[in-house]
Amino acid sequence: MHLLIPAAGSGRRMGSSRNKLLLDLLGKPLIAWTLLAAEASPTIEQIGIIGQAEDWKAFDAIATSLNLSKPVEFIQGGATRQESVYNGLQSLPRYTEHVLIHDGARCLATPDLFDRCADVLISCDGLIAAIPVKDTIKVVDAVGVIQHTPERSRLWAAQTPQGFSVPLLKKCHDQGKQNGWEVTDDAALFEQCGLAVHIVEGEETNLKVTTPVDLAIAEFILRQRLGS
Ligand SMILES: Nc1ccn([C@@H]2O[C@H](COP(=O)(O)OP(=O)(O)OP(=O)(O)O)[C@@H](O)[C@H]2O)c(=O)n1
Ligand SMILES: C[C@](O)(CO)[C@H](O)COP(=O)(O)O
Repeated sequence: MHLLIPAAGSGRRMGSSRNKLLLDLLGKPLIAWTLLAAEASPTIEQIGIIGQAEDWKAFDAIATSLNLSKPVEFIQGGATRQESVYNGLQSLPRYTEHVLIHDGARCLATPDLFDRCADVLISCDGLIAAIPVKDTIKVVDAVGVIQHTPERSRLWAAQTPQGFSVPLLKKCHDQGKQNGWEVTDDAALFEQCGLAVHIVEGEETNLKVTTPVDLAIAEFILRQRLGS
């Protein structure tokens, strides 16, 4: 199974002056933890890191220092996550059937989650890891007044990995480009094209490191995991 790792962001919400995936998390750059999980997942065979050219040298040094046994390729990132994944899809070998896409910023995903997603992808065209929402969610209008409260039992928080049939996802990305759709994940393109996306139970600890608080929580989770 091919794994594409979008890693070309800027870390604006982290308030970081450089790509947040290069920030230190318990003695390693954040993206190193993502790569170690991919390395430990028996179903992942090839890894594509989608990054900005200015970060390639640093990513290459990290991948080398981890002694990864799996081939790693670097792919030029785009201005948005959507563009970065588009570029990643173009880089896949011609007849690749399925792909898993996993945010570099979700550095606590376990190898087991990759494997469970890869297993389910054998029998469907689209899936995402997701967890049931714990909060009560409000839909609010432009002036801050609540419009309605969706039924929580039907709400799931999207995570990655997200997995797809490559030919279908490429078509959805093309359609998204043509129609100017702007989305924050690949499942949204699949949905807008009327294709089914299945849920795979994700992990509460599989947070996306977005803000400084997330970084502190990630460190806490990792310490617990490593017993340090
Ligand atoms: N042009 C972009 C933007 C984001 N990403 C990647 O998509 C994932 C999720 O994005 P996010 O957490 O929003 O990362 P940033 O864009 O770095 O953060 P921010 O939005 O706060 O700037 C990250 O692994 C990020 O590197 C990407 O590959 N290409
Ligand atoms: C793909 C994603 O991680 C699912 O939660 C998310 O949509 C990425 O986009 P964001 O804008 O960085 O939240």
